[in-house]
Amino acid sequence: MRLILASQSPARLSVLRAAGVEPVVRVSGVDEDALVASLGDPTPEQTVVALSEAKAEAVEHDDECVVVGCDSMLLFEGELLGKPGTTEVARERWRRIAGKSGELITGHTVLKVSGGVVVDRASAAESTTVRFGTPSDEELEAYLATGEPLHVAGAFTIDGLGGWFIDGIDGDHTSVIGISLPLTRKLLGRLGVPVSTLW
Ligand SMILES: Nc1nc2c(ncn2[C@H]2C[C@H](O)[C@@H](COP(=O)(O)OP(=O)(O)OP(=O)(O)O)O2)c(=O)[nH]1
Repeated sequence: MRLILASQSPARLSVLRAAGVEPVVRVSGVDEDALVASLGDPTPEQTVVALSEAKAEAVEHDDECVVVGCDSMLLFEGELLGKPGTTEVARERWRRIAGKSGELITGHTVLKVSGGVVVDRASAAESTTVRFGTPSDEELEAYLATGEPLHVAGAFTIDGLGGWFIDGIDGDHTSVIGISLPLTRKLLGRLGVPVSTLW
């Protein structure tokens, strides 16, 4: 069964490849800010699930395939945080999170396509507690200078340079990276697609 990954994320691609899947990558280009603004007053989980649904729906589907869309954000002190985008925002973000914990929430949507139409779908969010370390000012500036924290949800990675500053997690690490393998397996199972048909 062909899997279409509706994401430009190199992290999601690498998680799937390490798990034996060579997805077809199609970038959705969804305007995430506009979609979130249209949602009214959603919960954090509803927000990331809605974004994952929009991404999966937006990409071109093959006649017979499954499509996976994801969206990750950091829930910290009641605020849902995405990618910082700038060094200043990433620095401020780290000044807030250092030494504390947050929830990295990833929304997942899987579509089953047959005969060129979506015949079934399943969505869910996965939440993982992330315990942040306390980088020194010198370490933080050096990390910011790499650019990595600017382009990832929550301004950190657990499998990259950010790993030095993550004291631990409680939950699924693949979900933090960007796509939960166990949750995706369960969603595919609901659609009657064993993961073993993907590799
Ligand atoms: N390698 C790595 N990447 C992470 C980690 N935490 C978050 N990220 C990345 C995964 C996603 O690429 C990004 C979250 O942003 P989004 O969910 O909006 O996805 P993105 O805009 O990258 O691509 P997409 O919207 O799916 O086309 O942050 C981590 O611990 N490790």
